[in-house]
Amino acid sequence: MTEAARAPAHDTLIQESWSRCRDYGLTHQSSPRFDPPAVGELSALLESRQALVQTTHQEVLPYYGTILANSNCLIMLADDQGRLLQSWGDQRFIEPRQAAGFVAGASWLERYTGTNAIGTALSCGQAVHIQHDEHFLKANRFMTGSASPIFDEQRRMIAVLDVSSDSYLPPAHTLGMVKMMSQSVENRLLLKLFADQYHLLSFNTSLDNLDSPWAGLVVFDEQGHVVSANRRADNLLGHALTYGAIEQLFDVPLQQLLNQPDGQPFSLRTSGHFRFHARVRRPARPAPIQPRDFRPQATPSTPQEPQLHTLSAGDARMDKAVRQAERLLEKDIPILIQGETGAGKEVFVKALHQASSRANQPFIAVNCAAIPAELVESELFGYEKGAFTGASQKGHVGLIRKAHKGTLFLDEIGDMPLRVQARLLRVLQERCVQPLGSSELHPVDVRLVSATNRPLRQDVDSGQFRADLYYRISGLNLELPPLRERSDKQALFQRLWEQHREPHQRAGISREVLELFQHHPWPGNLRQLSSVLRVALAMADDQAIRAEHLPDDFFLDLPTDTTLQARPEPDDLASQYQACGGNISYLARHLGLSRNTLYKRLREQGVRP
Ligand SMILES: Nc1ncnc2c1ncn2[C@@H]1O[C@H](COP(=O)(O)OP(=O)(O)OP(=O)(O)O)[C@@H](O)[C@H]1O
Repeated sequence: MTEAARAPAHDTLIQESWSRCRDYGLTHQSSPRFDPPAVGELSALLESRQALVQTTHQEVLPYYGTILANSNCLIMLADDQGRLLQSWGDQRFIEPRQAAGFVAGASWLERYTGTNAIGTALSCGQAVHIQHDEHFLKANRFMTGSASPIFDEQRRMIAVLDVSSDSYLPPAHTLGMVKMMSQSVENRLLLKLFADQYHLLSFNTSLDNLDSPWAGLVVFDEQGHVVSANRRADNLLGHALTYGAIEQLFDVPLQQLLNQPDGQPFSLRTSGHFRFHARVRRPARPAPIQPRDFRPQATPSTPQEPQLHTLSAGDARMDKAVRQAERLLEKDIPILIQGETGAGKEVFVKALHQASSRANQPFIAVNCAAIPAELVESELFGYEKGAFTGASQKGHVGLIRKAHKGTLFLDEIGDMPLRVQARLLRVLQERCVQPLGSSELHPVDVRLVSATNRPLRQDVDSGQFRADLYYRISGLNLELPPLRERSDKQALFQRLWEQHREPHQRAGISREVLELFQHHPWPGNLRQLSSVLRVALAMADDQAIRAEHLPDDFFLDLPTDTTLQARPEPDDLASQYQACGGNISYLARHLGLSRNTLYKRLREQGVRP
């Protein structure tokens, strides 16, 4: 790519990185903080990344030795947290006062060291070249560097490879080289993981470059399932690879691929009719029939966030709330969401953020009730270093500025102290934040959404909440209905069951439980439903959820005779006991007996041992 073609995207990338640095509270004068880990932590870190370091050192760098030997540069390998694992090459340019950044364990995250090749490649997930003056911190402007992330077999970013120097490095050339090196590391890691047990198809545009790091690599099993592939394969095929059958990618029967002589080049067409040269390597020990799933996955810890339009399953009040929020998606009108605890206010706001053009910008949720009253102000507005006794030496950028360009969600806003309410009002009016102890005003652009489960109008009347702030934050007032009043309850029971079940749990919810759910007052709303279903699914395993799988406290809130309404004919103790899922406390309350008397009767009738 020419420099001219690269320039606009590159400029945007630098501007965005600088803006993140400001959000982190850095200034051009800040000193980099490399935060080296303690000795024990460092050896654990190096031990855990040994395979990566060795592969880079022994199998990749030797190919680039001659190119690098003449260029006074240093090659650095950092992990996914920007921590330096190892460096090779020319250390001469590093002056003693910069040495802390070049020892193993030093962190190059943007948050601590500003815009730099390693940290910025990590933040934006792509290869970058950072020239001297593009570093955010003046202290780092002695160097220039290119870095490229390294992804594992599931396309998770695991490391960054960097080439840096204090002298001029030609951007396009250095960037190209570091990309090639990181692709080489990825390829070697793929081969190590799969070559023994899986078939490897390498393909490229000509016979001569079949061995190059720029060859596409697709790993597949005996049944023709694609189990992994390098990023280059996507580029060559012109689309993100699907992890289905290899026959869908290439216009060739599986049997023909399996019968190709090992390592012999042949020509191949994609299903989109591009022609490539290819080679298949057979495994020494084919994998067992059920391969592990190496496909790229969403991080398991990321819960599935519902989308805005799916939040209502047909309830009229909820439909209206979703419709109104959708209309205001891109408008600069603050929204106040009211609703009982657990009714889904935060889930609603996250969905709103995701549906808006700010989805890739920060979503900052602040629970105003959870921050101690005396800290709300400093947490929200930030402070200069040394602004008050106990303030951190670094200062603090504050949550409002962190939300710059994104969404600021002020949860439990009814619990905000009056003094802080006055300052928040000023920020909303002036759109500027003044940190504690600072005379500087920082402009902010935030989408404000607030929520409360307090009767905020009444709090205004009683003087606990400022009327002027109330009108500022409630441009649109949305009320989320409590679960017990929603007409789409049954659909929600099914939906949440579907969200929480494991793939093998297909038996559903029994009729008796659906009826109990229907009559339950659900004081904890969707949060409670979600928790009850998680317990019940764990208890029921692969059976349908029955009353006996429900947690005890579910029955405490149930209107006294609901359990028996759910089952029309139970007149003897055994069926009543079964109908309430064996819940002794509930049944004793219902029959007006003590728990001991009930135990005795159940024993006498042979219902329980
Ligand atoms: N639409 C939904 N689909 C699935 N689960 C939901 C949904 N809405 C809420 N939940 C579940 O309920 C929990 C609580 O939701 P949320 O935090 O949005 O409630 P809230 O109204 O903000 O509560 P609080 O007022 O106590 O902060 C979520 O963590 C999730 O488990």
